[in-house]
Amino acid sequence: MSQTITPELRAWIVQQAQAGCRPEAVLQAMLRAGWNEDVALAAMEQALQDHVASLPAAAPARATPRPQLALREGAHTIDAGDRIVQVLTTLRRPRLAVLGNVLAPEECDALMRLAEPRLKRSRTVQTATGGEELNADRTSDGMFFRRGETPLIQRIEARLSRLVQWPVENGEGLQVLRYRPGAQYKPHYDYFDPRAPGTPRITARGGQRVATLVMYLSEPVRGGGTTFPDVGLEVLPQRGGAVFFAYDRPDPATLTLHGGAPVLEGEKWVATKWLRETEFTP
Ligand SMILES: O=C(O)CCC(=O)C(=O)O
Ligand SMILES: [Fe+2]
Repeated sequence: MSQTITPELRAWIVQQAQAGCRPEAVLQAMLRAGWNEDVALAAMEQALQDHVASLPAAAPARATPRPQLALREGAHTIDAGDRIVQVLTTLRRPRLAVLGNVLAPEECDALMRLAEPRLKRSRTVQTATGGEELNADRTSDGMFFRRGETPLIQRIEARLSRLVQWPVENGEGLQVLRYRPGAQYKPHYDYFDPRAPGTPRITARGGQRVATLVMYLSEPVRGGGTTFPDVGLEVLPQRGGAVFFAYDRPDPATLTLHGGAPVLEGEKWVATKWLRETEFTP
């Protein structure tokens, strides 16, 4: 008997596949119905290939959204809701911007005053263990506010959310750091090392860090810049200003290695906002 592959047979094969039948099961059913194995296989291949070709093309892959300055083309300022933020410098690699007027002087003072009684020698999240440990590379004193802890914090968080177009819920609580003379934060990445054993425990809440905003609350007399060694950049602290940088993946290729250079004279205070991929629940 000559066995021709009819449109009905092709439709039946596609139906079986759509119903979740495995190819081997479809082939077995065709063999039982008297089809020759070569013809059955050719029919399946042809039917399924034609079917796939007839499907609408997959939507083009869209880049995962990431925190990004709400900067209209050519604009020098960003309306962050309750404040006009100045954009002083931008860089493409690393993806970075130096900003002015993020915080009012009174807000800087209030943050330092609220933070001071709670400062402790800084701890760093340890990806080796997923816990927090004292770190010789980081000799500042620090503390964390809870997200939305006070009306002032709420106001600042809402502003930052508009500034970088990222939900308040995806932010960690604001961290305040004080560097006295000699204190520094050696160059590091803010994302969690994907190969470290403790990282899954850390990223279980909120995913990876994807961007950082370091706001300067006070200017040291000398030293204390934020350095980006990969590109030889040093951002000098300006009270109320900030440096924003984003990393779309946890990879040194983002060129986001950075550190707080040693303070030589005076005190440097910063407030850091780390942004996560998804909602962060402490
Ligand atoms: O103090 C600085 O300039 C940098 C702070 C920093 O890297 C951080 O808080 O992650
Ligand atoms: Fe950092």
